[in-house]
Amino acid sequence: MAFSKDSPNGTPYLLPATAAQGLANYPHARVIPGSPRVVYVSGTSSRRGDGTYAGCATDPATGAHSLDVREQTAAVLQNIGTIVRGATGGAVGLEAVVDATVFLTDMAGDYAGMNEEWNKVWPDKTAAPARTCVQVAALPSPKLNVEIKCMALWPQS
Ligand SMILES: CC(=[NH2+])C(=O)[O-]
Repeated sequence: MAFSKDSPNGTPYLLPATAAQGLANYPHARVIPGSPRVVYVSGTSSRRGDGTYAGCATDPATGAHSLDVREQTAAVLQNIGTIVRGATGGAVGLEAVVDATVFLTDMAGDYAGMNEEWNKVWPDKTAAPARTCVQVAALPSPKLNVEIKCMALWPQS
């Protein structure tokens, strides 16, 4: 997954065709070249490239969605890892994330489950990104209960 080098504002962007596409005109990530390379990752969800959502089961009779924050968080973090690897030519992934903002639609119901998945990726808080977690009234789809935006650094020699 290569990133574009020809952005009009001079900051390359990552827009992989096989990943879930943005819902408006924004890339998956924007990259500040140099050392360290700085990767700004757009708010990322569990939406897959085919438009389906990890961690969402829809009742065909009622249309009601059943959301699993653990499955969604695991998928979000996996998607972010893919984006960071794409933006750094595979050099670094989730371990390079230094700052993250977590958006939950139900802090009371989902904070503990989200933390469980987060802590699987970062079992050591000394290696984990700085993090902020907030509750939001809604995310772009009712099939989502968590979205994460973040920034990663890749110190190139
Ligand atoms: C989904 C998302 N990142 C946005 O800004 O709509």
